[in-house]
Amino acid sequence: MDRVLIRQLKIETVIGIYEWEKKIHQNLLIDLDMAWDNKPAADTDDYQYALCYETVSNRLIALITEKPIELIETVAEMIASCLMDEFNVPWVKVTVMKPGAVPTAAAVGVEIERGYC
Ligand SMILES: Nc1nc2c(c(=O)[nH]1)N=C([C@H](O)[C@@H](O)CO)CN2
Repeated sequence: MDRVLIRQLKIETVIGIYEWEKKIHQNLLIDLDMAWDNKPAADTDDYQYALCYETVSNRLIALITEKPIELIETVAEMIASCLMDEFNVPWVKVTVMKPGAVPTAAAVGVEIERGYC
Protein backbone atom coordinates (compact mmCIF):
# COMPACT_ATOMS: atom_id res chain seq x y z
CA MET A 1 0.00 0.00 0.00
CA ASP A 2 1.00 3.63 -0.43
CA ARG A 3 2.46 5.51 2.50
CA VAL A 4 2.46 8.96 4.00
CA LEU A 5 5.77 9.80 5.67
CA ILE A 6 6.87 12.11 8.44
CA ARG A 7 10.58 12.40 9.16
CA GLN A 8 12.42 13.80 12.16
CA LEU A 9 9.36 15.26 13.88
CA LYS A 10 10.87 16.98 16.91
CA ILE A 11 8.86 16.69 20.15
CA GLU A 12 10.23 18.43 23.23
CA THR A 13 8.82 16.81 26.36
CA VAL A 14 9.50 15.35 29.81
CA ILE A 15 10.82 11.86 29.08
CA GLY A 16 12.97 9.45 31.06
CA ILE A 17 13.30 7.06 33.98
CA TYR A 18 15.64 9.10 36.20
CA GLU A 19 14.58 11.78 38.69
CA TRP A 20 16.76 14.40 36.97
CA GLU A 21 15.02 13.68 33.69
CA LYS A 22 11.62 14.42 35.23
CA LYS A 23 12.75 18.02 35.86
CA ILE A 24 13.89 18.87 32.33
CA HIS A 25 12.66 18.86 28.75
CA GLN A 26 14.40 16.66 26.17
CA ASN A 27 13.92 16.23 22.45
CA LEU A 28 12.57 13.13 20.77
CA LEU A 29 12.83 12.64 17.01
CA ILE A 30 9.97 10.69 15.44
CA ASP A 31 9.89 8.99 12.04
CA LEU A 32 6.54 7.69 10.78
CA ASP A 33 5.62 5.45 7.86
CA MET A 34 1.81 5.38 7.63
CA ALA A 35 0.00 3.10 5.19
CA TRP A 36 -2.57 5.09 3.25
CA ASP A 37 -4.21 4.86 -0.15
CA ASN A 38 -2.97 8.09 -1.74
CA LYS A 39 -4.70 7.51 -5.10
CA PRO A 40 -8.13 8.99 -4.23
CA ALA A 41 -6.45 12.22 -3.14
CA ALA A 42 -4.23 12.26 -6.23
CA ASP A 43 -7.06 11.42 -8.65
CA THR A 44 -9.30 14.18 -7.33
CA ASP A 45 -6.63 16.60 -6.08
CA ASP A 46 -8.91 16.87 -3.04
CA TYR A 47 -7.47 17.33 0.45
CA GLN A 48 -10.41 15.51 2.11
CA TYR A 49 -9.01 12.19 0.88
CA ALA A 50 -5.48 12.87 2.07
CA LEU A 51 -3.94 11.82 5.35
CA CYS A 52 -2.84 15.25 6.50
CA TYR A 53 0.74 15.09 7.78
CA GLU A 54 0.31 18.53 9.37
CA THR A 55 -2.78 17.48 11.38
CA VAL A 56 -1.05 14.23 12.40
CA SER A 57 2.10 16.09 13.51
CA ASN A 58 0.16 18.59 15.62
CA ARG A 59 -1.93 15.85 17.26
CA LEU A 60 1.14 13.79 18.16
CA ILE A 61 2.93 16.79 19.67
CA ALA A 62 -0.16 17.48 21.84
CA LEU A 63 -0.45 13.80 22.83
CA ILE A 64 3.17 13.25 23.81
CA THR A 65 3.56 16.56 25.70
CA GLU A 66 0.35 16.01 27.76
CA LYS A 67 2.12 14.35 30.69
CA PRO A 68 5.56 13.02 31.69
CA ILE A 69 6.46 9.62 30.22
CA GLU A 70 9.27 7.31 31.36
CA LEU A 71 10.01 5.06 28.38
CA ILE A 72 10.36 5.76 24.68
CA GLU A 73 8.63 2.38 24.15
CA THR A 74 5.52 3.96 25.71
CA VAL A 75 5.81 6.92 23.34
CA ALA A 76 5.96 4.59 20.32
CA GLU A 77 2.86 2.63 21.44
CA MET A 78 0.90 5.81 22.20
CA ILE A 79 1.67 7.14 18.72
CA ALA A 80 0.73 3.87 16.98
CA SER A 81 -2.57 3.63 18.90
CA CYS A 82 -3.45 7.24 18.17
CA LEU A 83 -2.80 6.87 14.43
CA MET A 84 -4.84 3.68 14.15
CA ASP A 85 -7.74 4.77 16.42
CA GLU A 86 -8.10 8.45 15.48
CA PHE A 87 -6.82 8.59 11.90
CA ASN A 88 -7.81 5.09 10.70
CA VAL A 89 -4.28 4.31 9.61
CA PRO A 90 -4.28 0.51 8.97
CA TRP A 91 -0.52 -0.01 9.47
CA VAL A 92 2.21 2.14 10.89
CA LYS A 93 5.94 1.99 11.53
CA VAL A 94 6.97 4.29 14.36
CA THR A 95 10.60 5.11 15.13
CA VAL A 96 11.36 7.08 18.29
CA MET A 97 14.93 8.34 18.72
CA LYS A 98 16.30 10.02 21.84
CA PRO A 99 19.37 12.00 20.80
CA GLY A 100 21.88 12.64 23.56
CA ALA A 101 20.59 9.87 25.85
CA VAL A 102 23.85 7.96 25.45
CA PRO A 103 26.69 10.46 25.04
CA THR A 104 28.81 8.10 22.96
CA ALA A 105 25.97 7.34 20.53
CA ALA A 106 24.50 9.76 17.98
CA ALA A 107 21.08 8.61 19.08
CA VAL A 108 19.32 5.62 20.58
CA GLY A 109 15.78 4.57 19.89
CA VAL A 110 13.05 2.01 19.31
CA GLU A 111 11.04 1.01 16.28
CA ILE A 112 7.65 -0.74 16.19
CA GLU A 113 5.23 -1.81 13.48
CA ARG A 114 1.52 -2.14 14.27
CA GLY A 115 -1.52 -3.10 12.21
CA TYR A 116 -1.90 -4.75 8.81
CA CYS A 117 -1.96 -3.56 5.23
N1 LIG B 1 14.82 0.62 26.14
C1 LIG B 1 14.96 1.75 26.87
N2 LIG B 1 16.07 1.91 27.60
C2 LIG B 1 16.21 3.03 28.32
C3 LIG B 1 15.24 4.04 28.32
C4 LIG B 1 14.08 3.85 27.52
O1 LIG B 1 13.17 4.70 27.45
N3 LIG B 1 13.98 2.69 26.81
N4 LIG B 1 15.45 5.19 29.02
C5 LIG B 1 16.55 5.38 29.74
C6 LIG B 1 16.81 6.66 30.40
O2 LIG B 1 15.68 7.47 30.51
C7 LIG B 1 17.95 7.31 29.59
O3 LIG B 1 17.45 7.79 28.34
C8 LIG B 1 18.67 8.41 30.30
O4 LIG B 1 19.84 8.77 29.59
C9 LIG B 1 17.61 4.36 29.86
N5 LIG B 1 17.34 3.19 29.06
